Amino acid sequence: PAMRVDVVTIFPDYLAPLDLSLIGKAREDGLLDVRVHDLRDFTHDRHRTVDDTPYGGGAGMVMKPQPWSEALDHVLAQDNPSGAKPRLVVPGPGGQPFTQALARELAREPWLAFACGRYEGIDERVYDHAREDLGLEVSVVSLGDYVLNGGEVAVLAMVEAVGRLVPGVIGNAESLVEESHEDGLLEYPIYTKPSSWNGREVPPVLLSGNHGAIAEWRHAQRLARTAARRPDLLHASHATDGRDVEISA
Ligand SMILES: NC(=O)c1ccno1
Repeated sequence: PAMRVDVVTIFPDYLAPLDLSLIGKAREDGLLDVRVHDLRDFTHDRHRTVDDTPYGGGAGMVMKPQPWSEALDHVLAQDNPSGAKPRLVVPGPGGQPFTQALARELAREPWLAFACGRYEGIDERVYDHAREDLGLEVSVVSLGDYVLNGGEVAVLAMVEAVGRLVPGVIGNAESLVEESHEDGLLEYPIYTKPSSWNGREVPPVLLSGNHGAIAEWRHAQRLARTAARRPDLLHASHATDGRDVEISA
């Protein structure tokens, strides 16, 4: 069965890229069932109001709870005779880090729902309502320590990172293996034809046909790159053999 992905947003057009390329093909192939909902469809006033001023003062506006409550009810009711529950993911800078491990975890879920906040965020009672009244698991998830104007860009990134892990979405499962962060090391440098370009040569070991030496060289490059760019990812388990390795910046 397809993984179902619902997205609630006040900017549905922002999610249009999900119709393109891999994710678009996965939708055609019935591997992903992506539905985008406009939060304003769940308002009832002439101005289709979704926000208001914050209690306690402060700058900016807060997303009102009622439209979100009705939008979530609609998502849960749509094509869901069994009354199954989606896992609700709310992108936000105050969330847990989005990592490849979390992407793998989310890729195992049969149904994900994403709530795109805008303005200063969503009234906190929506989270409580979702957890306590709707019985949903709610995860606030951050792409990184920076602030976007809303959750839509984060949802595009998360749906791509998760969607590509769904079996069948990526044709060649091989390409999912030696990727950065799959086993905690960054990827090795890669090259293609011509072997000599602009006075620059492809490392000879890669042309040697000696697969053992090639694998060793690649692992050494991954260790060195990780040490240089992401020392925070290096663990004792990545024992190096102490030889220095020349790496590109
Ligand atoms: N850092 C984030 O993931 C984010 C989402 C919305 N605003 O910031």
